[in-house]
Amino acid sequence: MNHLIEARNVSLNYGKKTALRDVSITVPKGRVVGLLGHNGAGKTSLMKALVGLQPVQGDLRVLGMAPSTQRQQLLTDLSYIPDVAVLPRWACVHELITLMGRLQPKFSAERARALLKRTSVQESDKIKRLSKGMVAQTHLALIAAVDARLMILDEPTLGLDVISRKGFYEMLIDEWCDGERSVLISTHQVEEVEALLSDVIMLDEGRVALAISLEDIDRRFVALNHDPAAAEAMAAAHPLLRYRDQGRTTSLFDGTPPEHVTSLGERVRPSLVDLFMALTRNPALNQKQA
Ligand SMILES: Nc1ncnc2c1ncn2[C@@H]1O[C@H](COP(=O)(O)OP(=O)(O)OP(=O)(O)O)[C@@H](O)[C@H]1O
Repeated sequence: MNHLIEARNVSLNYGKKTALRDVSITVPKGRVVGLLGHNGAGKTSLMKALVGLQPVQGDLRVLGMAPSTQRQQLLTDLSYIPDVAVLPRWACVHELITLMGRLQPKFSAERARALLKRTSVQESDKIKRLSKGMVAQTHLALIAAVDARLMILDEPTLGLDVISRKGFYEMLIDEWCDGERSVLISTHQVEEVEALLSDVIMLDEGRVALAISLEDIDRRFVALNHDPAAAEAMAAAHPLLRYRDQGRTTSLFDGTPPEHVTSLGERVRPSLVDLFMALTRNPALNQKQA
């Protein structure tokens, strides 16, 4: 098996509503993959399909297995945090450690305790008395204590403040990512996760708008920062997007523009946010324009 996730022409419908259309992606081992998309783009649907909670059309393999028919087997090697808080509010942290030990053969209670030491959560704490950030860290400590190969996180830091989000991602990267395991994270906080990611998948209305490594972004996309005087020549070369950046304009191209255009600007690194804006449609804006 070459890839931890392999999807070929995967589509998912809820009745007449199409949530995923012909999605083809691969995730090799040792990657930190961001799944980006506007509200309703299909991120949760894709993650549910990957963990076998939604049947799909097309060819989908996760850790070499078919998620919908081999779910139990798959879940011994795959960890998943869904987009809704699911830790039981009545339980104490140490009860959850015991429970996880019974449910998940690859769970290490010792490791969970070590991970919790990174946080301010005590084993005697009841979930209902923890802040949202502490619940998220507890959840991650429990999940990261499973010796799995793939972790799927659906908006894991939703509702957390910036310090809690930072703590969450630090624990994930320091304690779980080891160059062999991969993690797929959906988020709207594009700027914040950019430095963590090795790859990005952008969904737009159920379709893959871009699936690329961060290194390949630099190779493929060219952003030129230029004076207003160069605007006309830039526009004639059909950039994907033009945006204002520190008082100047940047034109973003898919591929290298012609030499006479390249020489009019200074090459800068396009941010993920810029690419995201260029390649995905914002439903709110579309409605306004319609
Ligand atoms: N159970 C469902 N029944 C019918 N339609 C659904 C269901 N779940 C999701 N959808 C629709 O499928 C599309 C994709 O939804 P999904 O939740 O996967 O998007 P998302 O990218 O995770 O959005 P968000 O960022 O808002 O969480 C949306 O149009 C949504 O309305």
